[in-house]
Order: sequence, then structure tokens, then C-alpha cells
Amino acid sequence: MKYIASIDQGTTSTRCIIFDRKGNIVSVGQKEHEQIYPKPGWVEHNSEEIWKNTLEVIARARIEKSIKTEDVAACGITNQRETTVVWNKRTGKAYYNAIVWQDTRVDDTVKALTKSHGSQFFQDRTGLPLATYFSGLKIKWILDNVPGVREDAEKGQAIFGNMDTFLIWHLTGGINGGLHITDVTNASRTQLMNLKTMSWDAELAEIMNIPLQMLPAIEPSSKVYGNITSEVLQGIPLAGDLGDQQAALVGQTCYQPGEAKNTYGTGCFMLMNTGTELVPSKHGLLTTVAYQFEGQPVHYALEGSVAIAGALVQWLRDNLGMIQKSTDIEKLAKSVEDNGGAYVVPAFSGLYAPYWKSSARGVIAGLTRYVNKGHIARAVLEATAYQTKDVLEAMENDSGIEISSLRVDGGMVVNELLMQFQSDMLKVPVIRPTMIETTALGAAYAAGLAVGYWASFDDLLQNWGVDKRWKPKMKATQRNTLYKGWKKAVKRSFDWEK
Ligand SMILES: Nc1ncnc2c1ncn2[C@@H]1O[C@H](COP(=O)(O)OP(=O)(O)O)[C@@H](O)[C@H]1O
Ligand SMILES: O=P(O)(O)OC[C@H](O)CO
Repeated sequence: MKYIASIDQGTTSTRCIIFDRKGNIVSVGQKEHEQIYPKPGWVEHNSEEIWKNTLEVIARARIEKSIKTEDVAACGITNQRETTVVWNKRTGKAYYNAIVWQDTRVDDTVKALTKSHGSQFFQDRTGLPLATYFSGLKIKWILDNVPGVREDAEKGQAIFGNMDTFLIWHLTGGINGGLHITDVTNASRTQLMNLKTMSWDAELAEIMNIPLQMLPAIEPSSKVYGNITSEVLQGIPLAGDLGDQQAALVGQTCYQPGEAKNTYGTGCFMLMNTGTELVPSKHGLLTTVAYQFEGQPVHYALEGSVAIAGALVQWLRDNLGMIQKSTDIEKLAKSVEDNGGAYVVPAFSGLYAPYWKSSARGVIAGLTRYVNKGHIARAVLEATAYQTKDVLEAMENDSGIEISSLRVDGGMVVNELLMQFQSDMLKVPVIRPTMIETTALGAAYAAGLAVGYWASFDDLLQNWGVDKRWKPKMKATQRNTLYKGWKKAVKRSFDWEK
């Protein structure tokens, strides 16, 4: 068979990418979905729209190159993590919109649980500090606020899933016996899975008042789970499932302890493989599952999650109208020499790693009459690079490993100005591989390994190649001055919401 199909259900869009054995893209279908902001801090998606888009992008990817079902060896799936859907398994209907990972509505519960149990209690079991980010408290919010859900959950009719689970259930039969499963990487983002046992933690579920029967079965990330029943890929084995940031780690072939990648999409996520060793963080990172291939031990990762990166570029485009397309930002930013003293701290969902300040809110600091649109555009791009520096320092401190170069991917890495500035800030080379759709590729690798399309990791390592490398050029004094300014601006964003 010639190909592997991969579904990448991201925060802004859903893609289906068909890959060949060399890891090259054969065809792509992609569609954006609506971002719903009912109140400040709330972010939702319509899960029904995402399901329809999924079918449409698979069909588009196949039609583009007239790909026959019999040419597809397997399908993998990867997804925006943490985003939470609860639906009825008899009707297939969601009780409420999907609550997106960036949503901060459970902030009061975070504060109450921090008071009663302490954040460390949750971090010790799940690797995650108590925060609005993860799925558990989003499930609780739906159970507590949407009429009828709790009763149905107790009867075993209302079930929970992240977007992987929701799509797998639909793709494998839906109301006619769809699989209700997730993988270890997605489960590790719910704040309900015990990182040592890889199973749901009954005590955590009880604290959050979540009936255990609504949670999916936890599977490895690479395994034949079952066959797809939907017409668009009927009969194809569904054989890979990974959270998107973990999928990018697999797609970047970071299989050795100490290897790290940074993905620049809506948010920005740096993951370092720590092997089979679970490394607790003391510097504001998450300990998470990197992947598990069937029959092999779980591999862990340290993760620095940044909530807003490319989303800040979108905000400049959609909310301020300063650019028409995301790509326009580079030209605008290049119209000036530097940031003119301005800093943008995009604490739209509070600040994630390494700060974990849910009461922070966005600020633009350092304004004078000198500052123009170009400076703001530059400060917007720089914000992603500074946030990455914050995370990289924490990563080095936690792991004791000095990162000598950084593999990058995601929608923002086409921006050369950002990549050069990133290398300048980190003082290490930044490497963009030939294939930057590493998220979809990682899920394809998981599926392909499960069905023997690829024989081993060695096959995958050969597919990775360098497209471009940026080396640090900035003088130390300039780097230090700029970064000091960022740190000052970050402090200004703290404690905005009480
Ligand atoms: N040339 C560019 N410069 C900066 N940001 C960009 C550029 N092109 C796209 N982006 C940003 O990249 C993000 C999309 O990346 P992608 O990896 O597709 O995200 P996701 O997987 O989160 O949906 C958007 O937030 C967009 O604003
Ligand atoms: O959809 P992305 O690429 O922004 O990734 C979102 C992350 O998985 C959230 O944890």
C-alpha cells in the first residue's frame, strides 16, 4: 500500500494530510472552524462543525490526488489537547460546545481547590499544576452547569472526550458502537490520569466530582484500535492517536532522551523527551507523556506550554485589523529596526509556563509617541521568542541538559524574522526541517508503525532533513537589554484579575 492518512484536528483548523513512505505530503485538505468567544476569557468550538469539517477535509485530500481507499494502509489522528466535549452516546449530540484549552472559566474552582488541596497535590499525581488549562475542571463545569448532564453521566449515557476521542467515536461507528478510547498522551492532559499507573485516578475524579464511567479507555498511542466505518475511509485501520504537541515530537524524530522541539502554532509548545524517566518539574514546566508504542514502555516529556503565540498575530489581524493576513506581519515588522521600546505580553488566558498566573492579563508596555505599527508588529513577534526563552531556561534547569540547538515547526516558522530573533534570543541555532507539518506526520508515523508500513524508528529517522538553520548573531548586551525589558513587562501583567 502506498499511503498513510493523518487527521490533525487543531485549534484553528482541521487538516487531513496523506503521506508517502518518505514522509512527503501527497495531498492536503484543510478547513478552519469558528472560534466562539461568549464572554471575556471563554473560548468554545462547535464539535458538530469540527466533525463535519473532518469528513470534508478527508474527502478533499483524497479527491485532490484521486486516492483510493485500498491505497491507504492506516489512519492516525492528532488533536488540540485538553479541549473538552461531553456528548450523549445514544443520540451522538454534544450537551454543550467544546470548551477549548485556552478557556479560563474554571478559574474560581482552581482557586478553591488550590486552597483546599494545594496545587502540588495535583502536580505530584498528574505532572500538571492546578490550572484552568486542563480537561478535568472543564468536564466538572459542564456537569455542574448544563442541565441533565450529570444524571445522564451517572446512567452511563453522557460521555467525555477530547477531540481525538470525539472523532474516533464518530469515525468508528458513533451511535452504532463507536469506540470510546483515548491515548496515554491525551489522557495525561486531563489532570485525571495518574502518571505512574497510566490509569484514571479515582480520588482525583472524586475531588472533581466526575463519574468515572464517562471517561474513555486509555490506549497506547500506536496500535490498531479498530477499523473506520465512515464512508470517507471505510475499512481503514485507525492505528495512531496522539496529542498534537506529542505528535510533533514524534514527527521531529525526537526519540532520544534530551531531544527537544518547539512548535509555533496558536500557542507555542516546547517538549523534551526524558525517556522512560518521569522528571518532576521544579521550574514551572509540565511532566507529561511523550508517547507509548504498543508493547513498549511509556516515554515521558517535560513540556513548556505557552498559551498565546500565533494567536497574537491573529489578534492583530482580526481584532485590531493592523494586517490582512498573518503572513503580512513580517513585512510590517521589517519596516522598523527594532521594537522601539514596546513589549506585548499576551496573557490573554493568564500566563502558562513557567509562570502559571491565571490572574495575569495582556499588557502593551513601554509605549511612547515614537512607537508605530511596525514596532507593535515587531513586539508581537518578539513576544513568542521571549516566551520560548522563558521556557527553554526552565527546561535546562529541570533537565540539567543544555540545549545545543532547537528543532522548530508549526505555522509561524515560515516567519524568517521571528526565526532569526529566536536564535538570537536563545543563543543557539534554530533548525527548521524540510517537513514542518510534523504534527500530522507524527500521527502518521504512529499509525504506520502499528500496521508495519514503516518497520522501525530507523526508517523514520531517515525521513528527517534540514531545510534551514538560523545562527545567533546578536550581541550579548543587546540580547540582555531586550530580555530584561520583557521580564519587566511580564511583571506588569501579573495580578490584573483578582
Ligand atoms: N508568516 C507568519 N508569521 C507569523 N505567524 C504566522 C504566520 N503565518 C501563520 N502564522 C500563525 O500561525 C498560526 C497557525 O499555525 P498552525 O500551526 O496552523 O496552528 P494550529 O495548529 O494551532 O491551528 C496562526 O496563529 C497564525 O497567526
Ligand atoms: O492546536 P494547537 O497546535 O494550537 O495546539 C494546542 C495544544 O495542544 C493545546 O495544549
